[in-house]
Amino acid sequence: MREAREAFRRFWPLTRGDRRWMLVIVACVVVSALAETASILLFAELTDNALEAGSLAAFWGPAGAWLGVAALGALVGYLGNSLATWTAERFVLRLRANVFGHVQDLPPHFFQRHRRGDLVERLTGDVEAIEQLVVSGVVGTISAAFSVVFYAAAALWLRWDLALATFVLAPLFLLAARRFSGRIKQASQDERVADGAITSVVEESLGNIVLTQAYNRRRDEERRLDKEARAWMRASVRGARLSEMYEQFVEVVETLCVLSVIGLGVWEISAGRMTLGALLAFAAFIGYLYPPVRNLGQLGLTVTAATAGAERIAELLDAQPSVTDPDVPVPAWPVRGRVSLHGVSFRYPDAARESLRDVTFSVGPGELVLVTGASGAGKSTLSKLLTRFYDPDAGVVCLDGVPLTDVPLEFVRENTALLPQQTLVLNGTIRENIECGRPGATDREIEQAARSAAAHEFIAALPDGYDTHIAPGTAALSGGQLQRVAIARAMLRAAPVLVLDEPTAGLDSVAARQIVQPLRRLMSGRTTIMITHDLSLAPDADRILVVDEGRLLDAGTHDELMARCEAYTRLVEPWSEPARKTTARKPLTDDTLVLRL
Ligand SMILES: Nc1ncnc2c1ncn2[C@@H]1O[C@H](COP(=O)(O)OP(=O)(O)OP(=O)(O)O)[C@@H](O)[C@H]1O
Repeated sequence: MREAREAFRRFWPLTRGDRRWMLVIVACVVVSALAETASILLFAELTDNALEAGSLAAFWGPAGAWLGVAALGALVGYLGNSLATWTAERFVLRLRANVFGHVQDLPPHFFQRHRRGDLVERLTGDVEAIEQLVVSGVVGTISAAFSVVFYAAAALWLRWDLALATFVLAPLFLLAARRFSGRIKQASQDERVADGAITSVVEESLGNIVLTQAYNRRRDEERRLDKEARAWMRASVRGARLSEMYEQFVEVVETLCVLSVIGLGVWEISAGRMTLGALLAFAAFIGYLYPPVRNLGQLGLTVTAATAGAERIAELLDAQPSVTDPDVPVPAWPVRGRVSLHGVSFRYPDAARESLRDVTFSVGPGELVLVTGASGAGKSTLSKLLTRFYDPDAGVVCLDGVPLTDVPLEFVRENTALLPQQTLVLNGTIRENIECGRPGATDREIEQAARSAAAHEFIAALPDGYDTHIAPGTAALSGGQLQRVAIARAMLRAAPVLVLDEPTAGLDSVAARQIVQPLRRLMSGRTTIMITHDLSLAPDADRILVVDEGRLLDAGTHDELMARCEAYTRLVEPWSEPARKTTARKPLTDDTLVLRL
């Protein structure tokens, strides 16, 4: 119960704005319970005065009142239930937006360490479970408590001695709920984890369908799903069995209560101390009393199950973004594009060693700098620091001499366009995919960007042109075409600094050739830091940085490095033979560049 209290305290603030509606719902429930109490008393009156006496004259008055009370109860019940659903859904809406917003700010390593399916499950199933803890839980508890008080008071008022005799059994419900709650929570937790695992397996499997089919992995994937599905089935059946056991136990206790009431009633009537109407009303109150008592017990179980979901959401909310905006940011200025790093060291959270160590360099406005090095040297890590996905542990990264930590994150991202290794596609039209570079851009500007990116021709040739719908993983465009859409997006962004992470990786020579010219247009006039293994652009670069095991080994022009840096000559080797031949004969063209690829 301590966990439930903690979870409740954590999520209760999100009901702000809806609490008055929760009060209205409780008021509706109270009026409903009052209407129900009144109808039972009217029923007793009808039994004793109209039914037993066989008097029609005594019928009309209580019958009319009963009808009025029933109509009021129906209206209030409708209002209360509609309002309860609305309030509950609003809470879910708010909580999901809150958690989703938080998750969007989390650093890349968080997503590498959590399976996507599990995150999806947390943002869907678990979010809804918390609603049962906070909104339905509170409303349900207050309503049930009010109902118990009303019906118990009415039963006591009718016959306090009989009522007390039947109340003796009530603690049995609570005792049973207590006994079952721990095991139900465990089952519910296992079910949620298995739910997440199933979503993960399905998602990973569909995302990897080519690998699955090409390597005949179908049976392995099916086995993987089967394993998780069985875990889910076990947890689900265990949970359902426990709930059912509880339900049936409660049924038996209830029957015991009803029989006690009837037995006591028969005794009282035979002794002439009670009328039949009073006994029926009394039995009805006891009958009405048990569902809310049972609900209170059931609510305990629902709350414990919801706590399992709440703990999983709390874990998400406790994960911290790796970067935050400064309290007092430096005001925005027209960025020229000087990028500099001073003594930068960085270690990924929980990593054994540093991925960058004491790196210092500076890139002037409009310069093209290539960053190269062996696999795992720290090149992509550098791009993550330049675009402020992480802050360095030591040293500083500056834009126009101002530390990135002193400006709002949005300002950094507005002025630094990233063209990552994998082409990022949004679910939307090609137009929307390009426009996201600068929201609000006109159709003319979008087309202009596409022309500069050499994408206009193939887009215009599509049946729906710029309105062609594309989505991550399902786009009917080639890798090179998608890369050109991404270049058009970066063109539109018009950021003074450009960070390219292996822009030709994964493309064949023809596709790579098609993006060389657009890339050149994109880079012209912008500070460009290109991370690449492909050194065909090396002679064009103003400077090349050679990174090795997180350190900046050397920096210079292609010719300087060829003359003095052995590591660089080794990196250039794969390209050098055709390169020497072609540059000796004619100046660099797009085609020669790609031949060297
Ligand atoms: N999320 C992470 N957590 C821990 N270590 C990481 C993480 N990402 C990268 N690393 C480590 O940091 C080092 C540098 O990685 P990085 O991705 O920057 O290399 P790279 O030079 O870009 O390699 P490649 O050319 O293969 O893409 C590697 O040793 C890698 O194992």
